[in-house]
Amino acid sequence: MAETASLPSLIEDALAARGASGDAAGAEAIRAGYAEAAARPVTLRANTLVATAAEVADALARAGIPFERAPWYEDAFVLGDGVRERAVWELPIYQTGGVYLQSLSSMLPPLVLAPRPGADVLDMCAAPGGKTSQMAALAGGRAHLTACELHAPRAEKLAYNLEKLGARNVNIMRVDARRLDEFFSFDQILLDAPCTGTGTLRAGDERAAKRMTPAFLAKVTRSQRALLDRALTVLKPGGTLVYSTCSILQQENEEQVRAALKRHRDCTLIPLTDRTAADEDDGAAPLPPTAQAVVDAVEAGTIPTVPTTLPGTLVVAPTQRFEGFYLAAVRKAR
Ligand SMILES: C[S@@+](CC[C@H](N)C(=O)[O-])C[C@H]1O[C@@H](n2cnc3c(N)ncnc32)[C@H](O)[C@@H]1O
Repeated sequence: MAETASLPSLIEDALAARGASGDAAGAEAIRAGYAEAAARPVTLRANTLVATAAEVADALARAGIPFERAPWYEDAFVLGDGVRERAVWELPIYQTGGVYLQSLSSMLPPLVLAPRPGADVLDMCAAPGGKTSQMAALAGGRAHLTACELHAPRAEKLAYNLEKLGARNVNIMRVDARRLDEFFSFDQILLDAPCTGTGTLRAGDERAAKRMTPAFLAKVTRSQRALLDRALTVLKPGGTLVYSTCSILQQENEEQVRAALKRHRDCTLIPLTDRTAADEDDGAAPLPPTAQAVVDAVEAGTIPTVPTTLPGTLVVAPTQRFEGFYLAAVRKAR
């Protein structure tokens, strides 16, 4: 976005509120990030259900496509400036499902949830399936995955992608996850909620900017609340939930999680920042290695964040490489 381009008023209001609450630096960082987003590089994930990261690196090198690896996730690749998605579409390793085009930020929730082999795992809002397939890969294809999607055409795309990516044994349900039968229960849940998408805004995308209205925000926040309630209901005692959005608005993020924790007193945050303090706390178990790698990268500044009003949760700042994103992890008492 050119420095002079205006942001939707929802985002401007959020930046003004951030500045007024004493985080002028965060507001400026976010504004600068939107300006850089136009030059965001193509990023992809090696889909280890089909190909190893080494095979993907080899295929890119042989095609003369420059790339970098993300230090916090060996399967994440950042392609060189000016490389288009089209160059990836032409690679046999893409056509056979060894590669999935995915933003860096959207790789974070599955890493934080870290699905375990043998666990009952729910992806509540799953299409087009990037995170479902990543979770299948992280569990070595051995998690019992259920993937819900409300909209029929998107559920078809989800089924197509999971087949192509070799994520078999996923139970795809075309349902409104707000009404998921309470008969179900899960050890681990990803709620990658429908949202305004304010974190993903890019220069010149006037259609996306126009959608970001107060009425749309009101609609998605109602849905997020209901989805969170159902998720925390079908979460097994001792289970974990990761809530994520590709938005930077507090109404969709910190406020949703804070309110949900008030309604579900048996649930508490798993802190993703300030882990030293958390480790001293009796109840805090060590994070799984993929989640710890995310936390370490946040602390190192490799994953860019701005202050959150709900300590322990992460607001990923939009930058040239990253979309604006939000992540919170919750545990239900045993
Ligand atoms: C942010 S997108 C999910 C992206 C997906 N997790 C991925 O990584 O590919 C949210 C999805 O939730 C779906 N959705 C919205 N409301 C839903 C509901 N009540 N139940 C199930 N799915 C819903 C939308 O159609 C959309 O496909």
